[in-house]
Amino acid sequence: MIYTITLNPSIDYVVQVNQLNLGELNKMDNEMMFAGGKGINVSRVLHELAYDTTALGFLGGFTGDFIVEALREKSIQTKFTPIQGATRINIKLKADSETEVNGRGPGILPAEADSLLHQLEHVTNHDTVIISGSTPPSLPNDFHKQLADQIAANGASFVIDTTGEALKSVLGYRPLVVKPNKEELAELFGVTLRHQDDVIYYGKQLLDLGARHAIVSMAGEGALLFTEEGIYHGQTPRGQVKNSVGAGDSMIAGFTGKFKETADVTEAFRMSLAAGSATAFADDLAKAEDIFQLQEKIAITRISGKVKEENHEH
Ligand SMILES: Nc1ncnc2c1ncn2[C@@H]1O[C@H](COP(=O)(O)OP(=O)(O)OP(=O)(O)O)[C@@H](O)[C@H]1O
Ligand SMILES: O=P(O)(O)OC[C@@]1(O)O[C@H](CO)[C@@H](O)[C@@H]1O
Repeated sequence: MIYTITLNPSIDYVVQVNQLNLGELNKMDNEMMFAGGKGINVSRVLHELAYDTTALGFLGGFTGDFIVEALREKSIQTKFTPIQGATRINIKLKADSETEVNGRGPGILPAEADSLLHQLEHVTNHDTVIISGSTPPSLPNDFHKQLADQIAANGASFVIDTTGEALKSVLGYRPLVVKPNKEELAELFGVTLRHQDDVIYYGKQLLDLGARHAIVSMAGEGALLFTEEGIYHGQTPRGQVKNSVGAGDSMIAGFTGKFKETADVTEAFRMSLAAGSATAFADDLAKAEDIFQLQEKIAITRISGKVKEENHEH
């Protein structure tokens, strides 16, 4: 089973305004609501690709009910931890450009946090747990470490897609894959990444800090995959970008699902890029048939040899 944990789910309220006039009354040209939050998106794409998945995380209020119902309609398994607070609503404003306004998230009571940790006592060494997205502000700073501890104690593998200290704090638990985008990588190390060589240097550091694989996504410029055996560049296919929300989550789903199925890291990378681009080219998250079609078009080039040995030379 591939579990996803979304500590801070959301309703994604997508609002399209063809001509946005700030400071004036605007009328929506289109509006949509999706069950969102990074881990939930990962579960949606895993399910689309027919991988077994269960979505975990904190959920409460009428917004939480909306999410449960939306996932039930898609037959996606869920075991959310109920909370007293209300799940947030994130605004995705589509005008000439895309603007996102994300909520901070509800308060989580200590008993609610414990309840999620207890749920993880049931995962086994056959399972993979994907922890994705931001953390509601009321959770303790070391909550990711507590999760990783529990997952490691049960022998399950895990994937982490978050930022900053929360990400750094669990790299030593040897996550199967981490996937910062270029900006998140720069922020993680407090540097500016000007050239591909800079991205390669800091991407390698993720492995030195403990990650088993790292993907650095670079939007339309594709992505770099770091493994102990080498570094690879994956080219994204050309297409019309309609929606970047969830493209990164689709990459995580594509990689984790395919890797669990085949243990072939370059094929997992190919599926990851296909899923990311298929979402970028769609209004909502990617459809399986589009992912499979794009898979054929992803070119992967090996650009460097053994990462660990090279790093020792620095
Ligand atoms: N212009 C594009 N053309 C083709 N594919 C794209 C484009 N932009 C994004 N993608 C696809 O989406 C993936 C993720 O994009 P990006 O690097 O922006 O990640 P991210 O910032 O994590 O995404 P998100 O917007 O979901 O937070 C890329 O690796 C690629 O597969
Ligand atoms: O605030 P976070 O948890 O970092 O991001 C939340 C979010 O922007 O990420 C998803 C897309 O990746 C959306 O469904 C959701 O609104």
